[in-house]
Amino acid sequence: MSQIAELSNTLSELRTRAPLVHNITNFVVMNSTANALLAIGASPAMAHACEEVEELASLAQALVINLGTLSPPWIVGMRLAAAQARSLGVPWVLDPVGAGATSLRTGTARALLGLRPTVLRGNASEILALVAENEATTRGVDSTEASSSALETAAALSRAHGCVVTVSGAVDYVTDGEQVIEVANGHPMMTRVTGLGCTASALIGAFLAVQPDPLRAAAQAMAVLGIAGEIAAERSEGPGSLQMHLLDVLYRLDEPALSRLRMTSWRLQTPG
Ligand SMILES: Nc1ncnc2c1ncn2[C@@H]1O[C@H](COP(=O)(O)OP(=O)(O)OP(=O)(O)O)[C@@H](O)[C@H]1O
Ligand SMILES: Cc1ncsc1CCO
Ligand SMILES: [Mg+2]
Repeated sequence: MSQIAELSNTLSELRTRAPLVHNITNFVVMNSTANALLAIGASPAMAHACEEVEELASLAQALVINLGTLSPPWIVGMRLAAAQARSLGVPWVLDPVGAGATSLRTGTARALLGLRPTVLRGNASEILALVAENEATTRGVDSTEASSSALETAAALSRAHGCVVTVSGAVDYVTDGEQVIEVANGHPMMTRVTGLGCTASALIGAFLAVQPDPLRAAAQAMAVLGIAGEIAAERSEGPGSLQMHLLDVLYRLDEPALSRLRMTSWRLQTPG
């Protein structure tokens, strides 16, 4: 089956099953992420109270944990939810927002990585910070590095933690430590809207709920966001209308739109 047909099938499955995606995410993107999940056909729930996250994680078909506006009480809930998801076999995504900018973020991201996310997704600076000795690699929440510079680190993290790792940027790389899927869709204007990386992570959650292969699920989610961002940017005068058009395009995404897919895959030379 062609990559476009596979993507189209996963998308139909998502729209039919409308999976519940539990998000512990940040105040900046709670609204835009919930709307993106609804537009693509999933059912979002945003909840972070320690008293309910385990219950919700067990009802959900996927969990997304995002460190965007981190504070200590939330970390307790994140750990409970991640452990519950892991023990019930619910796929979960870690978005280490701002790892490398502060020690709270880097330390929390590393600790959550130990709870074995199904997919880790960050920009290059964040992914590099998860293994860097020198922690000051991230400028706030935006990357200072091209995604390709973090590919080797992503593959090493993937092998060390048994998770799929996605590095986003102008080109997105998705790896399980052996294979790499590269997605070249997207538009530079997307960096001028806050939280489209967070949206990417949430969409990965939705795709994991219906696509059992996490490498494919993550790559397909990145492709959908990149394609939708591209089409939306072409219709927009700037970031304000991009945000609005993105939701409309995600909602209407069809086969002609999916034919913009720019996905290639290859095998890494693994050490040893
Ligand atoms: N220079 C670019 N050209 C084309 N597309 C891009 C570019 N930069 C980012 N994108 C698109 O935006 C998506 C979000 O990735 P990005 O790396 O900007 O996330 P992020 O830094 O985590 O963002 P945030 O923290 O604001 O959520 C990418 O998957 C890609 O589709
Ligand atoms: C701008 C910003 N600050 C904390 S989270 C967030 C959203 C993008 O990651
Ligand atoms: Mg981010």
